[in-house]
Amino acid sequence: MQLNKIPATIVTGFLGSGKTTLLSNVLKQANGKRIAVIVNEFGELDIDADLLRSCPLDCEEGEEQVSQGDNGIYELANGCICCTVEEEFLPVMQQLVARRDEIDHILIETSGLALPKPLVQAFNWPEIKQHCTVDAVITVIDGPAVAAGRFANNEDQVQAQRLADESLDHDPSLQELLDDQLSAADLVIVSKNDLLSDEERTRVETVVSAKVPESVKVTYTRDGEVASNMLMGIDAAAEDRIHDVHNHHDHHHDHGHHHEHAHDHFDSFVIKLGEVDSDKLQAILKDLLAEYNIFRAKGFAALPGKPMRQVLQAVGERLDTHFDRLWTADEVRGTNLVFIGKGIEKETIEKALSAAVVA
Ligand SMILES: Nc1nc2c(ncn2[C@@H]2O[C@H](COP(=O)(O)OP(=O)(O)OP(=O)(O)O)[C@@H](O)[C@H]2O)c(=O)[nH]1
Repeated sequence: MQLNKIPATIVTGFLGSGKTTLLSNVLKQANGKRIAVIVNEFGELDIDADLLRSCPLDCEEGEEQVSQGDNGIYELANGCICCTVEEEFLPVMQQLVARRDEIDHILIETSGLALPKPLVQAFNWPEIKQHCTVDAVITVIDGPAVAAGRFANNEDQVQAQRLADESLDHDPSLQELLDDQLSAADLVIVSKNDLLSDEERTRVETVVSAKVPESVKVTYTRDGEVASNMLMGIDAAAEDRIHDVHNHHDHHHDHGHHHEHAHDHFDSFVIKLGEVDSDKLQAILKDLLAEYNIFRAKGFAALPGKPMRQVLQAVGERLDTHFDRLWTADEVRGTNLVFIGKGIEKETIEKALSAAVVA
């Protein structure tokens, strides 16, 4: 029976850790493998699905897999996947199962605040179990963020964090989230290897090895570059062991009352602006990232006279920008940014950013 099951890879990891980057690389290497993608985002904009669809500038001619995935990309936009398993995830899985002959593999990107366990458990529901298996849970962790102690669980790291980033207080809910995402891992990917010094890499190794069994492979990547056969075909059947995985958040589920999730503690909103001055916008954004507890900001900017749209990606205090594609004729040129953080207010952020709008 196992032979005919569709393998599904669950990619989990905190906000901005590099899940979308990883997926986009896997899709580029699809090589005829028919991959259906399920994307779940925290925040009201479907930025990830959009990025996965658009072919990057350096994309070679004939590299059609990503755009082919167009019809293969399913967005679960109505809340965090671990809470909406039944309403959102199950119906999509049923659609995929019905198209089973057209699908070789399913990739699931969970929201950065999602717990993987409830999702893996869903694969034990008879309707899903019959047709699908969890090939592996892949946990992506942000190398520099972990090295800086952002998910600290001991004094040393709290100290390291203070040195590295004064604006972020030690946050136990982030540590629990990292623990829970790592405890379900069949493979750990440490992203942003290019930004890690040897010393930081050692620090990350210490944190990870304390949280995952030795049998779990840990690999370091840059820009999501990893051979897709390392990610797919692991055949872990994670759903068979998920009951033994213990999580910080289990308590709340098992007792049936008050479901407390990481995302209950976060603020998220979307800012919509017209065309903006790129330099001004970036300068203001950097100030905001330094001043407020913003974990993640991302979206697209429309710049006057520029036929291409600009992608803005902020993780912690780091801001990356690039142009990804032309604005299409049927799109309204505008700037849309989603913010996720703690104790942040839409009005404040909006007011600050509006100074970058070009009249
Ligand atoms: N320098 C560097 N940047 C990276 C690497 N991987 C990802 N990034 C950048 O980190 C930012 C976040 O990457 P994403 O792939 O969007 O992260 P994500 O996990 O999908 O984020 P969420 O959607 O918030 O959950 C982007 O600006 C990426 O370009 C890496 O290996 N090195």
